[in-house]
Amino acid sequence: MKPTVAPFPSSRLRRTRQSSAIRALVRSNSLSVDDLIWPVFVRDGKDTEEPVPSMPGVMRRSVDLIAKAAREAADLGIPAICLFPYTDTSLKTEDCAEAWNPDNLCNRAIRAIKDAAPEIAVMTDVALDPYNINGHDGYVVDGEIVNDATVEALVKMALTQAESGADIIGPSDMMDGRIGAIRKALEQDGHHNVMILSYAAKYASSFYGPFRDAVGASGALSGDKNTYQMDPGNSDEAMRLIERDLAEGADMVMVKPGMPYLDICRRAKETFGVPTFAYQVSGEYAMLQAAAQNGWLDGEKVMLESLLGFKRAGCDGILTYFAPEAARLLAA
Ligand SMILES: NCc1[nH]cc(CCC(=O)O)c1CC(=O)O
Repeated sequence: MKPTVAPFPSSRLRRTRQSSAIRALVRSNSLSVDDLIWPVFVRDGKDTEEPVPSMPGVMRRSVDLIAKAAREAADLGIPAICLFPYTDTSLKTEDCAEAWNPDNLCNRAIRAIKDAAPEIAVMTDVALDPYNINGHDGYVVDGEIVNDATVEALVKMALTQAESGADIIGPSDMMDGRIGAIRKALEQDGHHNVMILSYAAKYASSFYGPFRDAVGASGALSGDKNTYQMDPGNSDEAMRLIERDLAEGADMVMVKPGMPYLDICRRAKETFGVPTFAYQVSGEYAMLQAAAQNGWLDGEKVMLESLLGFKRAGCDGILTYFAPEAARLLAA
């Protein structure tokens, strides 16, 4: 669409910016609590929480406190919460068997949240990195991250999450064929309504650093994730990945990270028109918080502005560590 602009002074584009009421009237995009998914970190213990040093304001919480946090999030109107386990090193192995233990941290947290806050949707992460002795999302055989054997493990992992009550399965591993394999297994086991939000366009990004600290994977990770996560220079490839994941049965798709990849969000939404999400990742959160803590930026304002940017780029929602704070500000 080509904008029509009458010659000055017939057209004065400042007319529609003259007051807060008029600006509200003509505003095209807005942010609401309905747009938020809150990622949280789960640890073992009881009544225990500890701060994540590289993510000021973010906690690792024991299962009982995760349930309490989910209750608070539901009361704020946040529609979904996403679980990431901080797994004890003693449970990390080469075969990653803890990933499909029905009583692992993530699965216990799903059940506790379903008890405490049945109305909030629970999303899970499907990837082997929290359970892998070498920190990779897939099995490593002779230095190679092997695809097909990893997919079999991911299917087992996704099934125990669905059995524990997860509403949305979030494969973040970037293996080929995992969406189709997980969808088939979910259907076979009667989980017809379990949704898949595919991390379809996930880039090999340096913005994940603080997250890897938060889940205790930084020390374990050997090498990089460049043979499975996407090259940051590519855009057409993101469209192929999204199309492929939709064809395999994904209900919703994600672009990750968020702020440096808004062009991909816009292109994905325009190309496919499906529910599209962005993940404002740990490094994006950390940089905004760090600048705010130094007094260099107005923390609340840049938070809301950054989240609105995702809506303008075409996203239906955002995974953000700011979710509870944003929800409180939006309600005020
Ligand atoms: N499967 C791992 C996973 N799931 C979500 C994130 C990153 C989230 C963030 O940085 O906030 C990562 C990190 C990675 O791929 O190394």
